[in-house]
Formats: sequence, C-alpha cells, structure tokens
Amino acid sequence: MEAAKTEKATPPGIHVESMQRGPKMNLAEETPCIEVRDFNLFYGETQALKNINVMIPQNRVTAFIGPSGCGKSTFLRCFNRMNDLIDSVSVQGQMLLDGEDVNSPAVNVADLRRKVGMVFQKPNPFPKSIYENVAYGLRLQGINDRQTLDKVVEKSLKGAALWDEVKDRLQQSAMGLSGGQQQRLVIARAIAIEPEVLLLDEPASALDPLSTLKVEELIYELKEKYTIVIVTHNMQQAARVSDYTAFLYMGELIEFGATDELFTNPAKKQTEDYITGRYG
Ligand SMILES: Nc1ncnc2c1ncn2[C@@H]1O[C@H](COP(=O)(O)OP(=O)(O)OP(=O)(O)O)[C@@H](O)[C@H]1O
Repeated sequence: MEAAKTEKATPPGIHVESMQRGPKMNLAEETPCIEVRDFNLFYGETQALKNINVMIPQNRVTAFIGPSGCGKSTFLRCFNRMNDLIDSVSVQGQMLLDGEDVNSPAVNVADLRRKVGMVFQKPNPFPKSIYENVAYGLRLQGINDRQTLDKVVEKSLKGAALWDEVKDRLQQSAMGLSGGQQQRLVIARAIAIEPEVLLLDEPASALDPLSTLKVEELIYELKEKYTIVIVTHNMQQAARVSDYTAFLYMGELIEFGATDELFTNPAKKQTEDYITGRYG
C-alpha cells in the first residue's frame, strides 16, 4: 500500500540519485544547528521572507530550492548577517544558532561570520598566492607562526580536496587556478578558520561538469565536520548532495523535509509542480 502510494506520487523527470548512503533521514532525530522561528525579512516596505519556521540540522547538508526571486539567497544571507550590508533590510523573529539569536545586539558580527562561513557563486580568490589565500583568515586573527600556518594550509587544502593539485605550487598566484580549483580554494579558505556552518550560494553554477562533480563530492564529505546550507537552482544537484531540502516560493517556506522524500513524494502540490517543471 505504502509502496504504491510512493510510486504514484513520484513526479516524472526527477531522477533522485542521492549521494546519501546512510540510513534514511529523520528530522525528529537530528540535532538542531540553526532554529528559525516566525522569521520575516523586509527590503524597505517589501516583504521578501514570510513567517519562516525551520530547523537546520547539524552535520547535514540542507538545500534551498525554488524559482528565481523566491528568497533563497536572502534567506541564506540571514544566517551570517550578510544582509546587514543592505541598508533597507529589516528582520523580525528569531534565528537561533546554537541557541543564541544571531540578530541579538550582543552578537559580534565578525565572530558570527567566523562561525558561519560563506562561499559565493563565482569563485573569489584574493589576488595573492594559494598559500596566502588559505592563511588569510588566520593572519586576520593575528596568527603568523609559520609552522601553525603551514599545518592549517595543508589541512584545509586536503579538506577541500585540492592539496594534491596545488602542493607543489603553493606560492603561485591563486588567479592561475582553474575555476573549479578556485572554488575549492575558496572552500579551503572558509574551512581554515574552522567554522561551524558553511553557507554555499550556488557554489557550482559557474563551473564545468567535472568541477561541479568534484565540488559536489566535497560538499558531501564536508558535512562530517560542518553543517552545510546550499542554495541551488539545480534540482538534480539538490537531490544528489543534500540530506534535507527546503522549497521556497514567493518568500514562503512551502515544504521542508528529507530530500529523498521531498523529491519522490512531495506533500504539497506547489512543491510537486515545481520539481516537475511546471513553473520556475
Ligand atoms: N538588495 C535588495 N534590495 C531590494 N530587494 C531585493 C534585494 N535583493 C533581493 N531583493 C528581492 O528579494 C526577493 C528575493 O530575492 P533573492 O535574491 O533572495 O531570491 P533568490 O531565490 O535567491 O533568486 P535567484 O535564484 O534568482 O538568485 C526578490 O524579489 C528580489 O528582487
């Protein structure tokens, strides 16, 4: 009976080829990393996020999907207060990271951004050597001891699956790396300061298929150490790399659940319409 239901609801055209090899995901058993409660965001008078309630589980990959303009990037940027840089933005509600509201006046934004690292769509290495790109965050913290830096640079580049490709050219400019290598370098830079959370905003959309695959494999591995939230336009990618998926539409969180479930047996008609390509 259950199998028949799942089969009937499976939307045509979505091939769920998840990288998950573990047991079935169960939200009720997860440890919360970020809890979002009754969250609203406005650009001036215009409301871009509407009463969002969601829990981002620790050491999992959570994907945000939805049509262009639905608020995915806006939402992602709330987690490390990147929206502070936009004057017109105001927020309501709670966003608790390890139990503390990220928008509390008591929160030091620089500390928050150390805890919650971010990688953007276009690789943005600094015009410095590969080594200095990775060491950058530590140097900002006043760490200049060569041995310490060497260790962190190696560990981070290994963590970002880039070490073997660059270990003999660490002093060369990062600008000479391919786009895919640059994106992994930026990930190495982000993990060098040991964040708790990594936010990835369309991290592979500017990459060729092989580099995309490498970055996807990397994301899958990184969740052992970090909580990962990824915005992607690519539903196949969300299905492949994420454990949980949130579907947003016009600023509302329509559905959130285990990725396999959401893609094969969506609870809401709007989710099904989106993943079957009826809009967006
Ligand atoms: N700086 C800004 N000022 C005013 N409105 C903005 C700003 N940034 C985004 N918006 C608006 O907020 C809404 C959500 O935008 P957002 O970029 O978060 O969507 P998205 O789902 O990430 O879209 P895309 O997939 O195209 O990147 C859109 O209506 C957008 O026009």
